[in-house]
Amino acid sequence: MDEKQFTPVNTYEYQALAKSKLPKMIYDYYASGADDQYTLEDNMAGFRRIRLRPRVLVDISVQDISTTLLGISSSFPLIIAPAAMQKMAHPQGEIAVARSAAKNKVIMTLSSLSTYSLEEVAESSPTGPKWFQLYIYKDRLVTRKLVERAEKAGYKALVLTVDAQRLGRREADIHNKFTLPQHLTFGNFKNWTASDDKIRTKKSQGSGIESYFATLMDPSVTWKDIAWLKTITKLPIILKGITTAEDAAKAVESGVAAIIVSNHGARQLDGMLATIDCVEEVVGAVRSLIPVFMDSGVRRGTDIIKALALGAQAVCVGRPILWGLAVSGEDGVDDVINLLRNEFHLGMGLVGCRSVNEIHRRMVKRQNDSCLGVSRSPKYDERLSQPIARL
Ligand SMILES: Cc1cc2nc3c(=O)[nH]c(=O)nc-3n(C[C@H](O)[C@H](O)[C@H](O)COP(=O)(O)O)c2cc1C
Ligand SMILES: CCCCC(=O)C(=O)O
Repeated sequence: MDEKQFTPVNTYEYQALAKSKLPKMIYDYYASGADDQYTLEDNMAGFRRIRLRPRVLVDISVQDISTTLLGISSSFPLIIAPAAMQKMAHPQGEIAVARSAAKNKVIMTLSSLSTYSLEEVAESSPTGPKWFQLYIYKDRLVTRKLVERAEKAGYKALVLTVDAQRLGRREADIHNKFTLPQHLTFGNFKNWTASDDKIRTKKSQGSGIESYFATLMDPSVTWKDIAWLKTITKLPIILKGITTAEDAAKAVESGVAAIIVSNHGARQLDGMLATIDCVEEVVGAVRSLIPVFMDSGVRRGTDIIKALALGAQAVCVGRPILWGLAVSGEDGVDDVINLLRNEFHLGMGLVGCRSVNEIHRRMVKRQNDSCLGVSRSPKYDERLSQPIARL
């Protein structure tokens, strides 16, 4: 089939098309998980183990799929997850994503390691609500300055990533000797100690992001640093990367505004549970005191329904946005968001829900692995192992 005439109709097809367009080093960086990638596979398989229990004969002629997330209205319960270095996918990078988010009325989370600066992204789409993702640098001044700049530029919350004290080992990046391409820079760190030369290590040294992380990020960060962060900002703090009841309880105690249940798209600790399998435990420990969001493995509108049924208020989506961006910039991001929105809308109707509040626990049932026989559906295998042939 002629690639030019192929229009993807779901996020898996966007991934296949993006793979055919991107240089291998970049596609592999975006797509990879850590180690054997068991958790990468399981993030999606986890959703398939959960099945829907629809109610029928409900009048769904009028549906409202919008919601409010930490006081921000959103066209549906989806948030764009932070993802580093988006100009590698498309020259408009984070700006294309921010414009699309604003147009589609969803929150965008900007990574600290963006290729446009946080100010450029804010100015590109002033009407779109944005959150800013943070890592804690060994040099606290770097983090403090980022926080001040994010506040000044109008970001509405800080998303502190807590599952990356060290960077996970992504073997493809080591093989590819991943580095930020020479024509790109980290937008937020011009003339700073945290500059991009740290990622451009000697070619012989393996993954450039691994050495960037090891050199600059602080592996000694603890709950005390949450208290410190609270002293330097008035913005709500969201912890990204909580997956257990124990840490969820501590997060609530520490006074953060929300939690994102996440395993970082399986890029950090391989062998962890799929995040969808952690949602109920975290929601139980949080006891409705703060909102719980989740990410990792969301690829379908029905995945969003499952996450909400288990108690999440919204999902964040990482890679599918990058695939849309790689395929056709802002239009591709628009299309990915629209596909997920339309799938969610249809799915909500078919389970018999007129509004997001009507999604509840009894709409899902867990099926154990042995009932399914295989952990991945044949359709999924076909899509991802031979994506190009399929086009
Ligand atoms: C290419 C890529 C870059 C990422 N960069 C960041 C980052 O800079 N900060 C962060 O907190 N999470 C980062 N993440 C993790 C995402 O925010 C999110 O947790 C993950 O992508 C969700 O899984 P999904 O891709 O299956 O939707 C990155 C993920 C990917 C795929
Ligand atoms: C140094 C970039 C790290 C970004 C990140 O969090 C990821 O690749 O998962």
